[in-house]
Amino acid sequence: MGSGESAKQRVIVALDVPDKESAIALVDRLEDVTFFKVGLELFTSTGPKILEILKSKQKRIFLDLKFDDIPNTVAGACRSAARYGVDLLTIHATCGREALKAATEAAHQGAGQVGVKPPKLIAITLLTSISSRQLAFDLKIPLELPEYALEMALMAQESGLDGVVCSPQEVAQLRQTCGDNFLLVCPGVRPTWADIGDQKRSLTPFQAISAGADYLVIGRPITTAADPELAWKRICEELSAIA
Ligand SMILES: O=C(O)c1cc(=O)[nH]c(=O)n1[C@@H]1O[C@H](COP(=O)(O)O)[C@@H](O)[C@H]1O
Repeated sequence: MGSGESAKQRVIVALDVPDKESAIALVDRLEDVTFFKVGLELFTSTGPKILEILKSKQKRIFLDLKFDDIPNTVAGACRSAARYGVDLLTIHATCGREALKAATEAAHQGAGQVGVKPPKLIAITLLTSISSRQLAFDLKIPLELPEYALEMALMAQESGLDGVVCSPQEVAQLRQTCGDNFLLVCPGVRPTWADIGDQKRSLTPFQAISAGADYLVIGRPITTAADPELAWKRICEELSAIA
């Protein structure tokens, strides 16, 4: 996965929409997109039905449910989610080492039980909507933000996860420390022409891939654009200089 693929295969479009019909309309409009993310909003609305629909259209799936619970519970959730045969699955690094290990084992078990490929399990290091100031003052974490993100990534790597979700601003440091075989997935990506919204640690698509991201997750700059296909094409053009 990742760097061997063409630029446009490395952009995952976040389907943050309220229902199945809106999701299908976007998927059908964005016919060149190969990889979609189903997150909390859409999955809570549709359940696994949307995953079957995406599979029937030969799309790759990032199931972003951001599990965050005690080891037994996240393991159970990962075992169940892995049976869907998705490509990527998320858990929060803040679950801790024991939970991350249990989740990894359970994801393999779940996939094995139904004979599908296990998902790449990736941990959220620190949400891209959190600033250094919020980390210090709201979350009371007494570390510099890049150091905190790195610690979360190292814990995920030591626990056997396949990679992490990180902001583009930390991806170069994580790539250097975690090596080429650790999957680095970056949301919080903004082309210069798009609104930043609630994202706090952003870079452009070109900058994020150049810094070492395997995949970019991009939602609103495409999905809420007046012309989503055009927005997608502009992002692909920006990236075409790289791959
Ligand atoms: O796990 C994620 O995908 C994720 C982690 C994170 O730290 N920040 C983040 O924005 N995301 C997701 O990435 C997508 C970003 O969407 P836009 O901000 O609309 O491009 C959303 O679906 C978020 O849920």
